[in-house]
Amino acid sequence: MKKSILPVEISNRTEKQTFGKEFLENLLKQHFGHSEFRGKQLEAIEAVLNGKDCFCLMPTGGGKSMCYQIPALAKPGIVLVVSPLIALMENQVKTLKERGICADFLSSTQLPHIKEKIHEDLNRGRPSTRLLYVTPELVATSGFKAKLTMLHKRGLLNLFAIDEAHCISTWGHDFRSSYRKLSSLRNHYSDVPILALTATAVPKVEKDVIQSLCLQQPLILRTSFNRPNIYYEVRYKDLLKDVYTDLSNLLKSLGGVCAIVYCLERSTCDVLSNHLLKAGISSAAYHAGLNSKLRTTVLDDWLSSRIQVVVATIAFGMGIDRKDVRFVCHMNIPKSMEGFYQESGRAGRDQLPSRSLLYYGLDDRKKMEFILRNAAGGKKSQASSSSDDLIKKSLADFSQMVEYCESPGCRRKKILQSFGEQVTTSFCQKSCDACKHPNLVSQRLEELGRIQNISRRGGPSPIFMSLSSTNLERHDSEFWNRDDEASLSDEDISASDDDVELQSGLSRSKLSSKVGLDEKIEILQRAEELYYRNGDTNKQKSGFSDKNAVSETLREMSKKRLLTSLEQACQRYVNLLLDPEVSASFLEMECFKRYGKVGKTFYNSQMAATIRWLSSATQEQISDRLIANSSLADNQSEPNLSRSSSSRLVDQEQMLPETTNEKTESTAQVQLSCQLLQPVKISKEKVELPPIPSFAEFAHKKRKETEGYLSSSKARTSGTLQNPVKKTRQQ
Ligand SMILES: Nc1ncnc2c1ncn2[C@@H]1O[C@H](COP(=O)(O)OP(=O)(O)OP(=O)(O)O)[C@@H](O)[C@H]1O
Ligand SMILES: [Mg+2]
Repeated sequence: MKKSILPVEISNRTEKQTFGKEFLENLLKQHFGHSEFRGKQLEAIEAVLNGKDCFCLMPTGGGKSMCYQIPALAKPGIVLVVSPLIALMENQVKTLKERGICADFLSSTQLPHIKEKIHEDLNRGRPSTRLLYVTPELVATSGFKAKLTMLHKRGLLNLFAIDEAHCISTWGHDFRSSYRKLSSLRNHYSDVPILALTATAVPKVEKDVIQSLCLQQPLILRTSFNRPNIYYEVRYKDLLKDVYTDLSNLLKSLGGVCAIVYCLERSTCDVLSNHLLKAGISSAAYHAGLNSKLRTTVLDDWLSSRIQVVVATIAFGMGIDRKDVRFVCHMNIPKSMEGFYQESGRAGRDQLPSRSLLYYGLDDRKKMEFILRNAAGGKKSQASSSSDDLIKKSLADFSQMVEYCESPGCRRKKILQSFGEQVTTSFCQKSCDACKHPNLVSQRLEELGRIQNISRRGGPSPIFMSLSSTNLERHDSEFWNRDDEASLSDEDISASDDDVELQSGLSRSKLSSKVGLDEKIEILQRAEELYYRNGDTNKQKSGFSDKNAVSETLREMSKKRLLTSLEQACQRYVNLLLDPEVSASFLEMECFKRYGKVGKTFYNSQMAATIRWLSSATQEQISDRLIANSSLADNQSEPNLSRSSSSRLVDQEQMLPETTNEKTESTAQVQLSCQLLQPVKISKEKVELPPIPSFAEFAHKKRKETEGYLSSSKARTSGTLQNPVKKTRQQ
């Protein structure tokens, strides 16, 4: 191990001489090769060198580490750096050692003889260690406390640097209960300055951090959160034909740049990474489901450019210092702006132009809302915070992300506003899609709004949505909120990640985990029936019967809802031969004939069931029902391919200039569908329609699909299955 070129010794320089700007700049140049300090670095360094507590809020990649690394070189003693992740500590220690600075970290992942060596060094009269990285859990143990007290008595504690300090706050997005135990540092070592560093502290969190660490009249330094070198963009999954293809095309068009793709679920990481590999993009998955050896290999390969793209859950990346990440993509909407800012902020730490892209999907939004409702309820909290408050807080945080995706206007402005910074739109200088292509973004949002209204009114039952989220996510979602205890080994911090939390959250959901899935479905089915029955009864009670008639407007709206579902089915099955408009009219008429006279409650219920069926039916089922069996209107002999779906593809291409491959593919598919589209044969015979599935049948089917999907994605991950190939209809 290279030793520091500045061994620990008591300097006889006066403070003024020692900590002058020139002296500090020399250290920066000599050890790190940078010519000048950035932003508020110098102020923070000077404050702590003068024994002052400091709260330092700097953007991601702003250079916070330097604020404690320079003091470690400028002043005798040891800087204790508290850090939440072993991967982060390893990374920093490695870089420092490469620069000849004596730094180390203590963790249970280290071999006993290495730990022993570090302790031996600390026991020496003049330890060579300048920076010692530890986890908050270790700081809370009595053994380590005794060590600290010994160092303090010998006058060797230079500074406590609390990195990622927002982890101390329950209001922060990365709350770690073990961080709260750091509050005893100020009392025990009153003359050692504390430096709290974070990139993501809204005013509430800032106050909480300062109070929790008991900082004494700290110098508060805030730098703008703006990351001018990052271009922000949102793409809408519901308007895209194939998100994975869109992403791989974009990555190809960016030309082999270093990238991170964040996914909510581990299985998605595996599947997407395989997809990228098949598309010729070097990538690997990284998540807590992999063993630590594999994770380290992936990290090393990515850090040393052997892998271009890491497809990861949020277990990847906090504080990882790879400067030239050019592209950060979110496959799912993050749960808060703080999380999004931090993750997207891993792009362009070298200040060069970089890109953030978020794929937003309406289903993802529903899923996340469901998760937050359930997970927040179980989060350990301060005594004063009820779980209701936490749920409200989580949902309010999430709504900022939804706003970021769903409302027009500058994305950068929305990010900065969420951190309390007010800027004008021109500030962005067209470095987000909303400023660069305002019309196209508005158009996309309008389309999304239409889909959303439709799904709100007639999409899958919200009760069902909750249930399906349960099934899909209980096994492999990852969140950052952990409730680690000091009793955990420090290894647990990076090794255990957090799949337990969601499960426990779910077990606290209204439907107890003891209730089996079938029973849950039954309960939900009864709830849905009751809902419709009560709705009807209530309306009748309140003299609603007149208004219960199915109006022409309602029928038109229903046709539109059906049309959208049919268009989506056509997008799903490119060879599905039907005319969406004719089919929508047919389905609506069929529903009206049955339920029109009974009233709109039953009509709506039936309509919802039909839309549900359309969202899950196979190509054959839809064909059988709408083409083979149906007797569509006589005058519809010239069925046309849905104009709106084809124009949607064109619009999407304008938004996505990079995806030229996608464009060619889409056009080819449209042409193919046109060729295959045959006039629908009209039959006047009475039609026997296949039954519309009940809620339970539908839910069972979905469950089977989910199970099938999970097992097939497992198989795909292990390389035993090819991507499913869409069936081609024989002419
Ligand atoms: N004064 C400086 N001049 C040039 N580069 C600098 C300067 N200070 C720091 N850097 C570089 O900026 C990069 C980011 O620094 P650092 O990791 O400390 O950021 P951070 O603020 O801790 O970010 P994060 O919030 O993501 O942890 C590093 O590569 C570092 O070497
Ligand atoms: Mg950092």
